[in-house]
Amino acid sequence: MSMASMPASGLAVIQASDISEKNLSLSADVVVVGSGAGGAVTAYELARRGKKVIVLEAGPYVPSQQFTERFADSLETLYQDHGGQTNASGDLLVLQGACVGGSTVVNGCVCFRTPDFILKDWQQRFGLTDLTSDTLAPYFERVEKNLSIHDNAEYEIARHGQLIRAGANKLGWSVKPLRRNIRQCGLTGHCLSGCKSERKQSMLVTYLPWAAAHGARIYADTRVERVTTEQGRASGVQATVVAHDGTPVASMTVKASQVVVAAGAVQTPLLLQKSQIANRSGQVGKNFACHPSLYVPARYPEPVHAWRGALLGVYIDEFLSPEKGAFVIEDGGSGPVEMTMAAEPGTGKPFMDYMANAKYLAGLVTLIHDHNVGTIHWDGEQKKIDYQLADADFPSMQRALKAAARLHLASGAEEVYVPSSDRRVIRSEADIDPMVDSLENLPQHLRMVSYHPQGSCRMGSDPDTSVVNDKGESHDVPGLYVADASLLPTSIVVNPQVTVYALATRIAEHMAKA
Ligand SMILES: Cc1cc2nc3c(=O)[nH]c(=O)nc-3n(C[C@H](O)[C@H](O)[C@H](O)COP(=O)(O)OP(=O)(O)OC[C@H]3O[C@@H](n4cnc5c(N)ncnc54)[C@H](O)[C@@H]3O)c2cc1C
Repeated sequence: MSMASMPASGLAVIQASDISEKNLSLSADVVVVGSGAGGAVTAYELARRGKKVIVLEAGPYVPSQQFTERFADSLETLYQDHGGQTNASGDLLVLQGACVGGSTVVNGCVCFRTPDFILKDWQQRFGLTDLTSDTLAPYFERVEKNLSIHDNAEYEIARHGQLIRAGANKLGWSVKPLRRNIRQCGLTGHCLSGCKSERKQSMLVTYLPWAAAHGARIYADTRVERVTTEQGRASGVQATVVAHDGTPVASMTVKASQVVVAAGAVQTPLLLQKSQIANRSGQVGKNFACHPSLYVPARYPEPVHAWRGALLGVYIDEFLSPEKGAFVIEDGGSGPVEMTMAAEPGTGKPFMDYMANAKYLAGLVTLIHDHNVGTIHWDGEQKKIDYQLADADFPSMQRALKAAARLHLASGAEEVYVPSSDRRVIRSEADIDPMVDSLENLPQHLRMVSYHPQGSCRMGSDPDTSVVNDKGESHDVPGLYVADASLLPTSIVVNPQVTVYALATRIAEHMAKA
């Protein structure tokens, strides 16, 4: 094997093209599966404490210079299943990054601490009494500092955000600038295609290079197939290195007494199921939630140019608390491709009319506190995401949709497009209730996107009802840790990356002492 030499710029990553041997046998103190939010943070926090760390990432290494700022291309190169991952009934697109840096490379940069009411619920229902706003504060502070997380300055609030803020003020709804992990935002709006100028503080340009500087070795194109155990303890992983044309290049075995699975909330349970471990509770792959979100576009009388300026500017926290509905609305910039994915523009003339208005469109993103009703499992050799919006969550979806429509109208919109399979256009306050109340919770009726898969290996204090403890360690297999979004026992309403970073920081701290 020719080890990748330190490149002139970018990250030292060993890729399939660097490997000439058929069988690789490696060893480390810790092997980390996945290089996204959870994996990268764990890798750095352990490497800086002197641990020998190997990170294995199934996706490719795409240096920032190669990002195209064309969303359709980015879906192809940076996303899981080339952007085509859906639930079993095909009405929910489940977006995840699948590249070195994981979803953090393609995410929208929005940062929230875990809401206090969520942590209180976890304390009461899952025995996670050590996870309070106070005890987690040092971890939040650490990642906020490391990732330059700050309130959007005025120049980071694009035209669409300004319109929405004015509408919220008119309605008397609480509206705030979003917080983002970005330095000197270039206002290109291409966050979901990766940040070419490396201003987004994704794992690709922060924790991964920092981990590498502390000696961590990062392998791209390397899919972990199985976690291995010896005498009941985690002992390493087996993986396959796959070339970009899909040809297997090498088998890899890594021996390590600590294994961190951070492959994201879809792949982590699949890997544990394939390995047939850590499932005494029967909960691996269960309790999947995903913040099924709607992108609600509306047409304004003046040009908005929703693709100009920072992607996300402000949010409405009026309804965040459970008593008020537990949902949030964020103003979302959008390029032409996202606009076609969002609402039902029809085909032929209706499509042309809709897109001819593109510069007049602005969008809102709704996030709800969905119940953990999904299951991730293997169907033969195929993964299956069984997730239907629960009837119990449908009213929440309707409330969020109504609020988004009301907000658009208050902000001056002339037409609000309901993202449903039959074309519904709201033109006045009087249209809102009848149009939204007559929606039904049927498969294929709403166009939903999940940016936030969560909860498929939930943590808790009870080994009978949870997969790992509050330190991410498996109740069944010592030395096996989960450190990604699959830990979250419930959905958290707000965007989850900071929760994952903070939990991973805490898990690494405990691992270093174990
Ligand atoms: C388009 C988009 C926008 C988003 N916007 C925001 C936002 O604005 N704010 C926010 O807070 N959150 C946002 N998120 C969500 C956030 O990025 C995720 O919650 C977070 O990154 C989850 O971290 P993770 O470690 O669980 O998984 P990921 O970051 O997804 O990392 C998992 C990694 O594991 C790799 N992997 C999978 N299987 C294997 C295997 N078998 N072997 C080796 N590697 C494997 C994957 O390829 C992937 O790179 C967004 C997500 C997307 C997709």
